[in-house]
Amino acid sequence: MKKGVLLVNLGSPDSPEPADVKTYLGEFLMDERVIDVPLWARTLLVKGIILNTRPKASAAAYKKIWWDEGSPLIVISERLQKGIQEKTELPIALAMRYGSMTIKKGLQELVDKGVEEVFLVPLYPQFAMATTETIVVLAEEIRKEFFPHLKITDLKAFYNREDYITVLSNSIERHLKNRPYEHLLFSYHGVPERHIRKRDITKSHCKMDGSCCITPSPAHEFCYRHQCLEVTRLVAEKLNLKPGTYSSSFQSRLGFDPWLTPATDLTIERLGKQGVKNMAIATPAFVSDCLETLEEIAMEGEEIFHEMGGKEFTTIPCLNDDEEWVSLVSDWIHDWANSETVTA
Ligand SMILES: C=CC1=C(C)c2cc3[nH]c(cc4nc(cc5[nH]c(cc1n2)c(C)c5CCC(=O)O)C(CCC(=O)O)=C4C)c(C)c3C=C
Ligand SMILES: [Fe+2]
Ligand SMILES: [Fe+2]
Repeated sequence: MKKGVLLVNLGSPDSPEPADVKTYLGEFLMDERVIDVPLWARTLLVKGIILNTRPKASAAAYKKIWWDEGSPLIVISERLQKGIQEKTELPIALAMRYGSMTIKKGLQELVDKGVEEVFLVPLYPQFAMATTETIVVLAEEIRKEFFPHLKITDLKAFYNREDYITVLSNSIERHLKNRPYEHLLFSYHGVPERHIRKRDITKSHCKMDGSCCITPSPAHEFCYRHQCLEVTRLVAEKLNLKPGTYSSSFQSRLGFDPWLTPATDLTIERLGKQGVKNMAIATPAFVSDCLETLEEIAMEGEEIFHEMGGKEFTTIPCLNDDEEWVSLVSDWIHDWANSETVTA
């Protein structure tokens, strides 16, 4: 059977204009795995409130980070795709969960090349309803409806794989070389606390008090919070970071429900107030730089830090098209292709 790969990232609006941002946010926020309330409440919240207020401000933010070639997240994902394609004969397609580069188009592209077995690669290190799950579920719905003959295997969250932690640690270390810092903050995209409890397969593990995520549990296979904290722990171990010189936080809170804490903006503020002069920040929930890293962290975060008296604020780029990262994803693809051949 001919094999191929579909890389899937989050997506971006077609342009940073309010109308395109509105269309994109409409699709994104109407996803029941992103805003997980009943349809009537989601419609009221998204179409009645958010889409009437947010697109203008979001468009202004997108304009600040937009590149001549397009959305950074898309351009960077395309570079990753190209880098991987140079290392393999298998067709590598790229799709986005939201926006015009749909998963259906990506699967069609592979099918047009004769592919019958697809390795689906959600470009997220950690599992969440709003990341891996929504991609895998939609891909399966599309497969059933349009490509019933296709076989799809998905790459699981890779947050604790030794090879991934090595590549991430090397990248962080490289960017911090000759840049002394007092505190390294690992900032992850936040989710509402409710999302974590909903995916607690034991129904009793998740306490949300900070203790559960360090107690081994089968619940951690689907615990976004555990998986984020584990990335910090493993990188800190690899880089020999001293306790007290690093911490984790969660960014991009939306709405009034309780989200994961501590919040990144408040953490940056606290560090500045405590007299930290040089800080660095890594964002390992994202594999590609995007609005949330280039604007919210590198611009807004830096501004908060300076207002609090901080001086050097180093934003560490995401893995993007880092050579070691491209090689690592290519290796995972080869492992999949070869193991399937062996068991077939
Ligand atoms: C890294 C994983 C992500 C999770 C988990 C996630 C959850 C989540 N996001 C929102 C709302 C918004 N997110 C927005 C942008 C955005 N989110 C992610 C990733 C995750 N989101 C990325 C990579 C981006 C950037 C996209 C880009 O084009 O660069 C936005 C739009 C921007 C804005 O208006 O601020 C919103 C809104 C919710 C509600 C949520 C809940 C689980
Ligand atoms: Fe988001
Ligand atoms: Fe937990």
